[in-house]
Amino acid sequence: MQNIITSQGFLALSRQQPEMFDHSTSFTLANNTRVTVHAPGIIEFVPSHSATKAIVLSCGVHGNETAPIEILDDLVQGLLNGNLQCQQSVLVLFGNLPAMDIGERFVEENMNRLFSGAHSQAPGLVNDERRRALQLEQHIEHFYAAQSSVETRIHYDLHTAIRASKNEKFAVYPLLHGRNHSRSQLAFMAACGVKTILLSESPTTTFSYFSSTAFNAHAFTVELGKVRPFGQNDMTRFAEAKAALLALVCDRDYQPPSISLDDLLIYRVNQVINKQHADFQLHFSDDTANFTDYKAGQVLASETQRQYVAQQDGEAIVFPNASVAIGQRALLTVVPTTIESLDD
Ligand SMILES: O=C(O)CCC(=O)N[C@@H](CCC(=O)O)C(=O)O
Ligand SMILES: [Zn+2]
Repeated sequence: MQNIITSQGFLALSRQQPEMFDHSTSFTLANNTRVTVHAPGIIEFVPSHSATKAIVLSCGVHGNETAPIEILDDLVQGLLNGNLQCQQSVLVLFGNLPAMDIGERFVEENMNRLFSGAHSQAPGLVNDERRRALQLEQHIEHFYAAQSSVETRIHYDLHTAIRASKNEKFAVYPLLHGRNHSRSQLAFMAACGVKTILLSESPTTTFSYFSSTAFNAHAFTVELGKVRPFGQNDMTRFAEAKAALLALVCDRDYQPPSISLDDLLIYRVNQVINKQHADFQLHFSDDTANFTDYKAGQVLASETQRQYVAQQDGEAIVFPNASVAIGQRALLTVVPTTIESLDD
């Protein structure tokens, strides 16, 4: 099994012959790393010595966000063939394999709205994305439980955005419910080239919010660039992020260069605008970039009997998408802010 996976590629086999991984299988590499393939697209690496970090790296929760998939595919292959050696425990999750195959965000349902139990909220409604969200949750739970002696739990859920962004790389910091924001995590984001941070102020059903809330993990949704088909990413734009992730996994004690908060652009989410009617429309063009800002009173979107306006000067748009399902988030607005409380 080890030889086939190493030669043919874990992600390629997961997509082409998922039945090969219907049952969990483990093996030990020449460098003593223990590898467990839990399921298609779900693989774990545990070093022989005790790790200080339990790191979950996920990608492809949206099947057409290919650059993070290519980054983690390379990382997994490097760990499997021994070119890289992990010093920390790592669980790598390739989220939505069928959506990757059709080059779409999802097949039936947006998986990144199905966590924290949302996968089971509509009784009777079962589909591949709901089953997979539950499976991903369960594997994270088992991984963190098995790595109970580590000091730090981490989950970076890697994405790319549908639109271009004025600030190309940015991360969503889920609501922490009173826990402090972490300076060392922000420094790690900066090392990845992610210097724009959005502070979410409400509970959500995203993957990063799940790990943050259920396991007190340092968790982020990380937007590394713009959606492009497999093979069409300019990987030089991801070099910093890839190098920082590799150092995090392969160094015994990776410390990102320290930062001043002045190096970062911090926004807080001001409005979460959910689509209520089929006629929801945005009042700016399809090529308007994320972080384009507006003056107070400017209409950003409208639908039956309702207009959504910028509430303050400088309010900027993020993730606009009029095609989402009714009830789902169609637009975020963000405003500049500062971080008051940092814990390290
Ligand atoms: O560009 C877009 O419109 C969407 C990019 C994307 O998938 N973003 C995530 C953000 C999740 C979060 O808010 O933490 C998503 O919409 O699921
Ligand atoms: Zn995404």
